[in-house]
Amino acid sequence: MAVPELDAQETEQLLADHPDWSLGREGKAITRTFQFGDFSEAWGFMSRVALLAEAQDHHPEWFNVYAKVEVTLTTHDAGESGGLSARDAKLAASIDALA
Ligand SMILES: C[C@H](O)[C@H](O)[C@H]1CNC2=NC(N)=NC(=O)C2=N1
Repeated sequence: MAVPELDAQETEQLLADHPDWSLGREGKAITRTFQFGDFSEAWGFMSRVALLAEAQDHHPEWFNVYAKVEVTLTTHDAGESGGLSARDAKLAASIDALA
């Protein structure tokens, strides 16, 4: 199902609102790296994000090594082959509120 992609101005606003996130994949994704004290804290964070993701029906791509979690947000159902949408902005805001 097609989800509208953010336009350039909306993408700028997203980055302004969430300065810890950076644009990647040629503007089709945003990424933020979280560093925790240990694996248990990192996993606790991932568990909380997983619940948010389920509630929003929007799921992160992520990479965890011990206490580090890299989160990438993109919308598979946006544009021709994925891109940023309001769903990413909403999940980024929820994750920022947790962190
Ligand atoms: C059917 C279901 O609503 C869709 O597949 C949802 C699930 N989670 C999703 N997560 C992400 N990141 N992008 C999507 O397009 C997406 N689509």
